[in-house]
Amino acid sequence: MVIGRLMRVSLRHYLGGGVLWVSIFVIPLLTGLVLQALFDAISGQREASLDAALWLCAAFVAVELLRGGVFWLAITVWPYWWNSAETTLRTNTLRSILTARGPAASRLPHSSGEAVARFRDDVRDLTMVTDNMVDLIGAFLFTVGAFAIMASIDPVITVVLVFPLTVIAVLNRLMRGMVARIHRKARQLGAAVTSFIGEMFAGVLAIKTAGAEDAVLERLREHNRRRRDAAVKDRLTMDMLDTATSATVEVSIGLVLLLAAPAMRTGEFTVGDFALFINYVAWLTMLPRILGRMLYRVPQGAVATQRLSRLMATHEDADDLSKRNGVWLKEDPPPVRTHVPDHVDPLEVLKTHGLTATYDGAGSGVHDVDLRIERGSFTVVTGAVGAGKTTLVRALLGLLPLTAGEVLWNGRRVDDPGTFLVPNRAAYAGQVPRLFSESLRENLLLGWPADEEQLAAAVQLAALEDDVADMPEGFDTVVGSRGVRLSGGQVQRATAARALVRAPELLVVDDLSSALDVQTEQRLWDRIADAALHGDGPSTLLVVSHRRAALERADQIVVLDRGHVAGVGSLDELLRTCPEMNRLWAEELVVEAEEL
Ligand SMILES: Nc1ncnc2c1ncn2[C@@H]1O[C@H](COP(=O)(O)OP(=O)(O)OP(=O)(O)O)[C@@H](O)[C@H]1O
Repeated sequence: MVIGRLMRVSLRHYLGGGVLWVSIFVIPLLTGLVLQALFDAISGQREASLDAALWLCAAFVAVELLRGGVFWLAITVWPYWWNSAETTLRTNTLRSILTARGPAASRLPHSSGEAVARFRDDVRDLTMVTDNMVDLIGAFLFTVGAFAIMASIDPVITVVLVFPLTVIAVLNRLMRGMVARIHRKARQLGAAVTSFIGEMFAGVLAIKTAGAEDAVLERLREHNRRRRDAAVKDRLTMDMLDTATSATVEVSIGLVLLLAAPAMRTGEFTVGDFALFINYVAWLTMLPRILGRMLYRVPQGAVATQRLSRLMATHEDADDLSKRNGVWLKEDPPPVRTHVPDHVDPLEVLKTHGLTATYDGAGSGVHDVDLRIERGSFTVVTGAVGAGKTTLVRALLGLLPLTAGEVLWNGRRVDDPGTFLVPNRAAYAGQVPRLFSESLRENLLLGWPADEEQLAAAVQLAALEDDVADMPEGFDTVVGSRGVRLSGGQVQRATAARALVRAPELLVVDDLSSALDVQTEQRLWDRIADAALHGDGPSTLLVVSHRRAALERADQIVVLDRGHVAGVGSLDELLRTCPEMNRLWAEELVVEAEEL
């Protein structure tokens, strides 16, 4: 099914290239016939003049040139189909990850190495099966043609030749499973080395500060040793299989010689016939080899389809994986334009009922949370370390799957918060910010259509304007891993600015305390509150914080304790009624006094 659709992503090129590849497999039939005539002419077994022999030589060269020409054409046409197929698979997977309903993060594998491997290796495996179908057809046609020609010359020798070819097929069948296992292992261990090197580069500072250079290098050597052993084993098995196949070809040639000798003496089997048989025998090993390859490629393709489909939205399947989506191989694709969505249902009140989100069925997470966030209000979620604050806001925004409960926007149930609570309804500045190796402007906008004035206003609200002024090229400074390194605080304020430039109705900010000192945080909330008052900023705020600057300003505070709501109310109310709030408040007073 997937294979059929994959052929059709660029059917013209698949059919065109396919015919060319099949021709490359079939043309050797002609070579054999020319060789037969040529050797018969040379050995005098056929009446022929010198001219005729020369013409046959020329024909031989012409056939080989034809094959070379067809090969050149095939390798020119085929990449159009191959790249269209790979691109289609990758873009469909990406599209699904980025736009599907439900939290995408829960579908992604934990290690980025694994995700990259799926995009690279699984896509390749699936394309390869479709590619190999053409080889199979070519090898099959050649085999049928060759057997027909050989049987017309000598049926007995032809039938005997089936035996060594069957040996090759059986050998391939028996060994392919093992070869595939060894190959997979080598690939996994190769990926482990790449992944380890990636982590090592990312954690250079941590390694140095822990004095772990030698230990890390030793671990890398260990990974490398395992990869090398597996790679050697992989190469060796492949070579063994090839050697066995070549040996079978030699045996076949011997068999032809043995059986043809008596007939050659009587002239029934000519030197030309012998040349034809020898020429075909080498090519005949293709079919059992390709069949053997297909026998493990097809299940591998099925596994690849499953693994890629698992990355996609739950309602999508293999059909969506190979759906045609427009591939631009020659010209640039049309520019992508992000439109500011025109939502017709402005926020009045956002509620949750019995919101529960737990991790892998474990007890940790948040349980049974009822929230009511009015338009224009400032809500603070607070609690001890690990109380579930981040889990609560992420579950509310649909970034984590809900175990139970519901989210209501203006009283209407939100089916999929992950695709509903997005800019410009809501924007989120997370606790673990991510910057790309691009200019600061591109990092803040990420394609959002805002003008310079809106950008400057967002930066001002996020208290980042002085930092931008100090950067060598202002907004055009390249930041992130390949650019100017920003401080942790700058990165978090940049993330807040990214959320603010989207002019959301609801701004959700997860704990800025590590990014801002007490006074700067105070200034930031002052600015945002002022902007809200004048209609220049988000009207409604949901903030994770334990800082006084936020708690004192809050219209309501939600206190979490080990995943459960311990109290909801204003600071004064909670200080009167909620022991957990009292404990947190007392701790915060001490911490801030020390900081000041
Ligand atoms: N991906 C995860 N898998 C399993 N458990 C998790 C995961 N993320 C968080 N937890 C657990 O869920 C609980 C709540 O974590 P959460 O990050 O929501 O707490 P928090 O209040 O935001 O903490 P902090 O103040 O440190 O940010 C913790 O016990 C944590 O160990």
